[in-house]
Amino acid sequence: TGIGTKHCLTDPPHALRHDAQFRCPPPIDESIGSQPVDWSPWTHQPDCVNAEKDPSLKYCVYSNSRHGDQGISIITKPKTAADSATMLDEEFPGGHGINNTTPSYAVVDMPPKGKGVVATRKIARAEAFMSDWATVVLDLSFPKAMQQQVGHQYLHLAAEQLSDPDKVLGLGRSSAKAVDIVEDILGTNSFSYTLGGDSHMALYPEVARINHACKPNAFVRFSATSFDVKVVAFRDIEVGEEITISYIPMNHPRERRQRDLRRWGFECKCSLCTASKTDVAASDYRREKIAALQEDVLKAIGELDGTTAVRAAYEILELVKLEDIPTMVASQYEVLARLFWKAGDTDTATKYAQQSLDTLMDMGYIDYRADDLPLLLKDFNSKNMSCNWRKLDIFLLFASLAFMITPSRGCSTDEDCSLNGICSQTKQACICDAGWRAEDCSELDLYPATRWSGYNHTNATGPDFYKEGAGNSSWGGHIIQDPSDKKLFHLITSQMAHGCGLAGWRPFSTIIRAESRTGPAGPYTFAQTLFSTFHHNPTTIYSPADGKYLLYCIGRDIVTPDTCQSQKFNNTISVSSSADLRSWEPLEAQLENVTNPAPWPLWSTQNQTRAMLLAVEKNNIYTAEDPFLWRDKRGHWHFLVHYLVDIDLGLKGPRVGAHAYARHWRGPWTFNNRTLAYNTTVEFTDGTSTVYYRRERPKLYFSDDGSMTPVYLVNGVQEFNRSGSYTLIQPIGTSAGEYERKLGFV
Ligand SMILES: C[S@@+](CC[C@H](N)C(=O)[O-])C[C@H]1O[C@@H](n2cnc3c(N)ncnc32)[C@H](O)[C@@H]1O
Repeated sequence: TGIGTKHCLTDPPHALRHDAQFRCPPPIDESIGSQPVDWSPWTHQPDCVNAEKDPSLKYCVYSNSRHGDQGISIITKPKTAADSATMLDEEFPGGHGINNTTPSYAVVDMPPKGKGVVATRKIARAEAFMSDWATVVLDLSFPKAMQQQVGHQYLHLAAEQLSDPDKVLGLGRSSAKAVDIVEDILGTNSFSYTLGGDSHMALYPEVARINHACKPNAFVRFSATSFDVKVVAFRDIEVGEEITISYIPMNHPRERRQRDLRRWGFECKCSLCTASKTDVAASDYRREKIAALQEDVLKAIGELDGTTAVRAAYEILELVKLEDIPTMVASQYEVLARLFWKAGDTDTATKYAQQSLDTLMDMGYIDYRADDLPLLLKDFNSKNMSCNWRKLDIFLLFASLAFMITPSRGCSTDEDCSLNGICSQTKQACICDAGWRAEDCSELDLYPATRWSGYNHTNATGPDFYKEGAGNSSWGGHIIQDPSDKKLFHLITSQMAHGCGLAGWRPFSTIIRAESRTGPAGPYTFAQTLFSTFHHNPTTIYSPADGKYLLYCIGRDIVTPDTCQSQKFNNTISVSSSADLRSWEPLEAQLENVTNPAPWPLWSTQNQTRAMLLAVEKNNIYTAEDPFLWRDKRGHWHFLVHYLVDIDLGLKGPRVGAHAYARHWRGPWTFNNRTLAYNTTVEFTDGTSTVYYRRERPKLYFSDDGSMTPVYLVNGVQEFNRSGSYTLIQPIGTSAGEYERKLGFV
């Protein structure tokens, strides 16, 4: 049984037209017969009413009180009822396969959500543990077509004709303003449902007790050929755990989800909606990105640009995996399969089609059927998505024209992946390390920053200020975790004294220490001046050989002028050390007439040397300044720099962040001027973004798990038409949220 043998809802697929014995029943209405045999398969005479505004439109109540556990009543048009009549004799394709020997769940009180469902035994991933039947089905055009009172009368008749009306009438309600109880119950508990091609709503009384979560542990598996559903576990569910499903599409950002859920009269407090600000922002960012990329795929298909479509589709696949939306993983494999099919690469298409099926089977979304793969591939050739394959809602309607996929630039060595990833020989594409993205892994995977995090004291005014308007300007800095208090973070940064702003950096810059107890991204507050005017450009690094922190900077002690002004003198790089970040040894001069020190220890477990590698800015070899140097987990070397192409072009920004890399610090170095590491646009978690006038002094904060994953990017930034500047900290990838969660900053 199943879709392969009977199908009245739409035209039968070509392959099935030989099924000549099968006929759909003719429409029946209130004018036909007076005995149950005349109304078969319905047990009650249809009660019909013409639509208020369009007398040619007729709706009837169709009931079969023997269907399922409590009967079914459908309010719909006679043609739709005729089409769906065969669904009454059908069972869930493949059967329910529900293990009823030990009950798997119970309905319990669950304040403040009303009732809810909990697991009473362990439920395995992909297990179907509940089955239910549609009990009231309502054509969505009915309420609009009817006078309210008449509409309510038919809703009550539908409920009364069930074998157990109380099972429906006792369900939860959510609207304080509801005029009618049945209408409120349907509004609170129904799923949207397509019957005969028209939008309906369907009520499943048992499933209706399951509450919502945005990252649910179960889903409802519908059948296209019967009124049954089953509820299947997305993952293992433990005894006592609440069983949840999602009432809304699972790929929307939080605000949209909250808005959609208000229809059910509650504010969602599930774990995804109440996660830390950074996690919510990261999740929203991925979801918005998925939506934007879906648009890109559609646009690229419209423009017959297969390369862009495939690239965007791959990116979506990575994002839905990261965001853990299993249904979308399956549909994304199918999207890729369809794209490759259109491009004539049937081998790759078949591989992805199989992966899509495997993912669906793995989740319990479909049962195994040997003819699935050929049916799905056949569906790829059809102009419209046909109904002969058991699919999810795929968001794409594919253009029927063939289009070409041009080979991507690909990679042949890890250098092609900027040494920030590896070149996969099978895929001939880069697999980027966490924190990096783009075809050549040279772009930081930046996530939205939080406004007023980092160190932003540009709104400060002090009695000692010579000038108002620039606040306590600062200019980039280093994040350091306190050695004895893991939840305390220090930022060692340059701060301009007396409110003199960035323009007065020389001679007003001081080196200060600020503290954050709210995580590495801050916000930081001033704690201590480490070196007074004039000291600038601190880079602070832990030296394992010394067992101390080393602070490299430029500057000299001067008498602070008493008006804001700019002064010029040669720079000297000096170094100081500290065990606790609070008390520092006097600075010792290292190098004359150079600036921007970038140290990194050459120490490793095999070679426990005290030697430091010190990069400086001297000749602008790469049209760049502000180097930040590091060695990665593979022992390769990298720089992040302020790319001066903007200044060369007589502009500030937007192309400000560049990356250079080498296998050995002696070189040869490759300066990547193709893909930017970052630019001057910063997205914020409040949904706004800022295009900065200047964004310089890059520094990275890395994970402490040995993987050298970049977790935060620190920059000195200045907005357009402002004399103040501040230190911006932007999270990178999912690692920032994970790092904060591990430390208990939720
Ligand atoms: C389909 S019913 C779920 C079962 C319902 N709790 C009951 O008592 O019958 C939907 C209603 O449950 C409540 N609900 C479901 N999920 C919830 C959640 N995540 N947070 C708060 N209330 C929720 C809301 O009142 C919503 O209108």
